Amino acid sequence: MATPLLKSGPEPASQADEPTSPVARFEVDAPLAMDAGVDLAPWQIAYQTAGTLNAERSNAVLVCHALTGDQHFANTHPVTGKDGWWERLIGPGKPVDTDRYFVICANVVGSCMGTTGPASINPATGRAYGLDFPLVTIRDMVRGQAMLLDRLGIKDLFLCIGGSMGGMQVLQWAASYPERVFAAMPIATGARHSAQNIAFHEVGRQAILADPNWHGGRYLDVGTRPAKGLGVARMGAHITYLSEPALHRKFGRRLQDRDAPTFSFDADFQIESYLRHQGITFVERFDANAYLYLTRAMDYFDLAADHGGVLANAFRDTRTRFCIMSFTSDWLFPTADSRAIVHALNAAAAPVAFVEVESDKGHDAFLLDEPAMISAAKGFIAAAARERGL
Ligand SMILES: CC(=O)SCCNC(=O)CCNC(=O)[C@H](O)C(C)(C)COP(=O)(O)OP(=O)(O)OC[C@H]1O[C@@H](n2cnc3c(N)ncnc32)[C@H](O)[C@@H]1OP(=O)(O)O
Ligand SMILES: N[C@@H](CCO)C(=O)O
Repeated sequence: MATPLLKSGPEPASQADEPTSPVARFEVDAPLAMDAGVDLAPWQIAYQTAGTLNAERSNAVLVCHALTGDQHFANTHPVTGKDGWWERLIGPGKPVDTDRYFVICANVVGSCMGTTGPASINPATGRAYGLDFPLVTIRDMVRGQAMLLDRLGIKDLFLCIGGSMGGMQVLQWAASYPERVFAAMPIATGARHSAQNIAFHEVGRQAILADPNWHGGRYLDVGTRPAKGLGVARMGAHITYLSEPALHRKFGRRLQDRDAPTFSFDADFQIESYLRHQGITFVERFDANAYLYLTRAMDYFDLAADHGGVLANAFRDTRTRFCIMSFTSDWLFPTADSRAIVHALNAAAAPVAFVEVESDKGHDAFLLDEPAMISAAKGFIAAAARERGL
């Protein structure tokens, strides 16, 4: 028997006739104690749910989104009009089956889709926080999600799942709240951000900081936006989400709408036109300061460093069963990063499966149609559900 769920914010009339409920948000009563030493208050968290919580409250799934993702995992995005970003994996009859599980996804703290972040109003000044917002960590994001689950009356999760920065949150969940995670599936991620990844983030941030419209982070006060800087940051980052074979397959050296080069700096090549498009469309949906903060949160993530330099120590108390997944062409979070997590889990005597998916799609393969990812996720989740008696 399903029980209705207590929610604040705009509520669906009935979850039964809504495959995915509208976004809800709640103003959290308690401050968010952040690693930067700041108690963030007031603050709010925006989230989306799908499915129904069972009477035992044992079928909750937390989906953790990636760097520029949000809570719109299974519904049309309000800004882009695109399908939910994980509809391939989540929905009725899908591996994360919304006919069986109650699925929650919350916009992370520091982002810009309804949860408090640098574009939110600072009550102390009446203006957007800008750079007065405290630095955010992956652990802060997870702490905020735990407060949301407390509010929803969910003591423990059946499954915690996410890719990239979402995978970092999954690992942090297992480390911070071992008793609250039954099964975990971190995908295309690492237990720490590599020097190369920090380097790419730094280039993107410098593009934003160098944009005269950034105004020291106060662009909202003066009614401008550092669109050029943010667009360039996304163009550079987007290359890291793909792979050389995928770029060759999709674009090769083909020219864009012309038969010969123009001998100018116009977008002669399809790949240039494509990247410009990715930069422009990103700016329409994302806040530049939020991009600075969230890339920094990923840079600071180092689970071993938080546990005496030994990654296995992060999982010593775990009762969670894990499925770690990587993609062969992911050069941002290569398989070696996943293997290091598997080895740490082995050392911590944790049950762990390891799946390396053959794919030429690069890091963002986890967002795309990868049948081997879908079937492995389906199998792992079904086995965990059996163990859980779901
Ligand atoms: C996990 C989360 O939380 S979600 C994360 C946030 N979301 C994202 O990062 C999604 C954005 N990323 C993408 O779209 C990535 O490109 C991918 C890799 C995931 C998508 O891959 P694909 O589905 O293969 O799409 P593809 O990379 O070909 O891009 C398609 C877009 O490029 C455009 N495009 C393709 N070729 C060209 C070209 N030559 N010139 C200009 N534009 C082009 C298409 O028109 C399409 O535009 P639209 O997205 O505005 O409709
Ligand atoms: N492309 C995804 C994953 C990046 O890690 C995003 O922008 O969030």
